[in-house]
Amino acid sequence: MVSYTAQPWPPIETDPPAIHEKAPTPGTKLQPHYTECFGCGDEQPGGLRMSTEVADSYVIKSTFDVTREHQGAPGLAHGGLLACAFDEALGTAVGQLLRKPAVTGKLETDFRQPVPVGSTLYIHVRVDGTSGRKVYASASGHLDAEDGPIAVKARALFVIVDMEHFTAHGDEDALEKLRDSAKKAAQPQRWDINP
Ligand SMILES: CCCCC/C=C\C/C=C\C/C=C\C/C=C\CCCC(=O)SCCNC(=O)CCNC(=O)[C@H](O)C(C)(C)COP(=O)(O)OP(=O)(O)OC[C@H]1O[C@@H](n2cnc3c(N)ncnc32)[C@H](O)[C@@H]1OP(=O)(O)O
Repeated sequence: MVSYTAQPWPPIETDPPAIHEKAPTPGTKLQPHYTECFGCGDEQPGGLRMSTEVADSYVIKSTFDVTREHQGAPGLAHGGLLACAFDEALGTAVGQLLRKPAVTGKLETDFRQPVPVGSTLYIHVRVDGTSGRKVYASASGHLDAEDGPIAVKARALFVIVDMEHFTAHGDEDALEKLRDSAKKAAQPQRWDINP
């Protein structure tokens, strides 16, 4: 029998995640964290356009509608795009619940069933624990229903960074555009840099 999860998870001793006092509460439907994000942005042509809400017990639930644009084989989702969808869902959970900027350090996926074009993946994420700047989170992707069969599982390490990570490595024009739109926006919290 294949062992999918040979390593214990989290792989080291961790503290329970400290949910931020301003974290969105259960029932909240989240806005894209960045409108040009490939995962959740509504201004990114060809993006995954995932949507996310906070469920009970701080489980974060994202949905991903699989279309022909996401194919790897005829009528089947590309594994790399599925990994992207999980990166987005996991990162959103970490960022929204801890309200600290974090980047993916490691992302591990188990593809257990093919994911057909036309299906919806219901991705449930938990932030499992933290150790210093390291944050461990895991997710399961259910096919076509909240309680559908698990097609994909993922586990990830995120590393908390300071804002300089984005300003030092990002594109200055894109950052300027973001600052401008944040100033004009009715809901400036769409990219909150004051966790
Ligand atoms: C900004 C908003 C703030 C407010 C928040 C509020 C709302 C936000 C809402 C939503 C959230 C937003 C977005 C979420 C959506 C999508 C998420 C997508 C995320 C991504 O898609 S993001 C792109 C891909 N990502 C990268 O582009 C990272 C490139 N990379 C680096 O930038 C560095 O590599 C870095 C920073 C990772 C570490 O560098 P560093 O110098 O800062 O720190 P260092 O190396 O010391 O690592 C520290 C400790 O992590 C351990 N560690 C590190 N990496 C490891 C690995 N791979 N395996 C095992 N352990 C590892 C070390 O072993 C050490 O452990 P120890 O402390 O025990 O020694």
